[in-house]
Amino acid sequence: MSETSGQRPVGVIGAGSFGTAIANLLAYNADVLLYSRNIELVDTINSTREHLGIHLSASVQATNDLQQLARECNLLFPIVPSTNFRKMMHNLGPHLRPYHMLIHGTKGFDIRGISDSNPGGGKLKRENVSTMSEVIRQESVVVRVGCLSGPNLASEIMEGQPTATLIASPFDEVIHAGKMVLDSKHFHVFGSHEILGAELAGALKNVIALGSGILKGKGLGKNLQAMLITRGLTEMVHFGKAMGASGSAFFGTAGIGDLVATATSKRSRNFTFGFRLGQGESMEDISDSMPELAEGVRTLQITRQLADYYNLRVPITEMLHRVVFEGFDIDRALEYLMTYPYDVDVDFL
Ligand SMILES: NC(=O)c1ccc[n+]([C@@H]2O[C@H](COP(=O)([O-])OP(=O)(O)OC[C@H]3O[C@@H](n4cnc5c(N)ncnc54)[C@H](O)[C@@H]3O)[C@@H](O)[C@H]2O)c1
Ligand SMILES: O=P(O)(O)OC[C@H](O)CO
Repeated sequence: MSETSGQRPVGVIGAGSFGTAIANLLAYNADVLLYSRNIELVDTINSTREHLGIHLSASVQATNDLQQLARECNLLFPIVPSTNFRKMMHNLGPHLRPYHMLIHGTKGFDIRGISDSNPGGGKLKRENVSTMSEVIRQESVVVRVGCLSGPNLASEIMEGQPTATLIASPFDEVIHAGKMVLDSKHFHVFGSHEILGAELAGALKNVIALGSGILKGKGLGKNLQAMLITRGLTEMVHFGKAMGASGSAFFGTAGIGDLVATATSKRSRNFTFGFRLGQGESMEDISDSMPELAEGVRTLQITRQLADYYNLRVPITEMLHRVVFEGFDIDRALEYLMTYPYDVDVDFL
C-alpha cells in the first residue's frame, strides 16, 4: 500500500496508454482506482498486474464500476479520447457530486450540434466546439475542473523516464490536489490558472505534429522542421487568442514543451500518422492499421472550420487539411507554404 493509505484513492478513467501511465505515476503518492469499461481487462490487470507491457504498481486496483469510482474517489483523472469523452461523462455524471474534482488529460475537442463523423462538412461555430473541461461542466454538477497537459509521451513515462507537466485550473485547490498526488521525482508538476490556454495548446499541437511527421516522412531535415514548429506555434496562438485564451499558455510546458515533444517523436501517434502520409501511405491504410485514430486528424477537421469561423490566416492548417482530407499533393502544399507572403516574423505579441 502507498504512504497515503487511509486517504481516499485517486481515480483514473480510461486504461489506455496515458491513463495507465498516469495511474502508475499517481501510485507513488496514493492508492489508485483505474476504471476500464472492459471487464476482462479489469480482471487481467487485477490478477496479473501487467498491462500494455508494463508492471502496474500494487497500489493500482482496476475496476469496471463507475459508481464505485465516484463513491470512493473525490479526485478523478478522466483520460479517454475526445470522441468518447462526452459519452463517458454522460455515464459518470449521475454519480458525481459538487465535492468531486476532475482533472482531465485528454487533448482534443468535443463537437455537438453538428455531425461528429464529419465536423468539417458543416458550418462549424464556436458553440459547436467544447473543451473537455467545458464538457465536464455541461454533463455534471462538478465545478472544480482542471486540465493536465505537457510533454507526456506515455511510452516514455511508462519506461520510468522523468518529465514535467502542467495542471491548469481556475481553482487553487484543484492545482494543489493534483500536485499533491502527481508530483514526484519522476514527474514535475507546474500549476497555472490558464485552463483554456492549456486545453487549446494540448489539442492544437497534435495538428502541427502531423505536419512535422509529413516532413520527416518526405525525408526533409531539421531546418524545415524547426520552421514548421515555429510557424505552427504562431497558428496555435492565433487560434488560442481567437477562442479567448491568452497567449502565455502556448509558451510554457503545455505549449512549446508539448509541441516539441510531439512534433519530433516517432513515439507520437500524431507524428507517426504524418510520417506515414509523407512516406506515401494512404489515409485509409494508416487509419485502418492504427487502433485509435491520432487525435490531431480529427482536430484538423475542426480547426479548419474554426479558421473560417474566426477568419484566421492559418496557411499550415489549410495546407494540412488539403493534404490529409483532399488528396492534395504534399510537394505542392510545401511550395505553397514556401512562397506564402509571410511578412512579419513574430506577429502575436
Ligand atoms: N498516449 C500519450 O502519449 C498521451 C499523452 C498525453 C495525453 N494523451 C491524451 O490522452 C487521451 C487518451 O489517449 P491514450 O493514448 O490513453 O489513448 P488509448 O487509445 O491508448 O486509450 C484510450 C482508452 O480509453 C478507453 N475509453 C474510450 N472510451 C471510453 C469510455 N467511454 N469510457 C471509458 N473508457 C473509454 C479505451 O478503451 C482505451 O483504453 C487522448 O486525448 C490523448 O491525446 C495521450
Ligand atoms: O501523438 P500522441 O497522441 O501519441 O500523444 C502525444 C502526447 O500528447 C505527448 O504529450
